[in-house]
Amino acid sequence: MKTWLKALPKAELHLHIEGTLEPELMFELAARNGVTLPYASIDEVRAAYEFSNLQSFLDLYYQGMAVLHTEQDFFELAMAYFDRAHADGVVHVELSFDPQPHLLRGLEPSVPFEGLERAMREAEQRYDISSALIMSFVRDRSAEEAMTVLEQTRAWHHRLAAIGLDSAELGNPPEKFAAVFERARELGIPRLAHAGEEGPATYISGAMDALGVCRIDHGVRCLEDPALVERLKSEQMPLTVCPLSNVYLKVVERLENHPLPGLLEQGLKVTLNSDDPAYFGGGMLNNFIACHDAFGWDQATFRQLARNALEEAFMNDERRSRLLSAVANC
Ligand code: HPA
Ligand SMILES: [Zn+2]
Repeated sequence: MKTWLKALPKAELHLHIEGTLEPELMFELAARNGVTLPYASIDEVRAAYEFSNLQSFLDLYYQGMAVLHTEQDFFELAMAYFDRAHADGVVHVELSFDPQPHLLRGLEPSVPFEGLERAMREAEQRYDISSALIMSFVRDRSAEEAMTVLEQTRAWHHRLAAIGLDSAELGNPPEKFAAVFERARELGIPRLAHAGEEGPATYISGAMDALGVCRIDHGVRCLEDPALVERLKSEQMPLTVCPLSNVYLKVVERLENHPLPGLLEQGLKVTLNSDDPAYFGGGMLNNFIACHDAFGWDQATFRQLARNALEEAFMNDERRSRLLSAVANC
């Protein structure tokens, strides 16, 4: 089954590129850029990856990404991820990045954009991996700052597949960003948001109503509201679920208790993703294998999950139909 899961053409729709930073590269970039890390060794960094909730992870995540200073750093970060994604049998990636922490550190917007885009072109040539870029706003910072960043990055909007909304969910409901997302809608940019990871089911309906999202990142708490489940089902709203992330951040105690089987039984449009693979126990293949081990799903279920992701991906239709055929024949 593991060999088959690896061969299954997989599209990853929920991935934070800063969350792919492995401790080895973190140390290398820290040395190159003269950044002092509060760890003596790579093992010490790994030992610190013990999270009690989303915030305890975010503290390390923002600290880690501070080693990224140049276009070349972003290029190397993304290429290291693409190397691993290719080895996992990933054929398409929608990578999100958080511009705010980088801009606040004094980087120009061109630094992440150009570095990531060079890696995306290289991955296409080297591995035939297609990709799309998502710019995510940090929801525990102000909506005014998000609006400023949206305007400040106008020169790159044509290269964005979508904007997103991430970081600390509780206390930062989607409605806080209604004006920013309305502006993105006027500019013709598709919208996504994290909702219902730690936050309640009302944040999921809020993201749909106030932000006009075409996809919900996580969404696992929707089962708390049967009317919302009906709505998600009738609209076939995609949920980009991240099983190992939910275990590492204590959204669920163990994968065996995860609501995934229930989400599928309800007929919801679920996809599997890795979220922050350097922090949460590995990439796409590890997530697929863990679900196989926890739920005993058969090939037909995994084919359905792979098909869901391809159907919802920002991808040209010719490639989509070719990859859908490859899934059917896998
Ligand atoms: O899992 C996450 N949740 C919210 N924000 C994030 N930013 C990076 N990873 C995450
Ligand atoms: Zn996420």
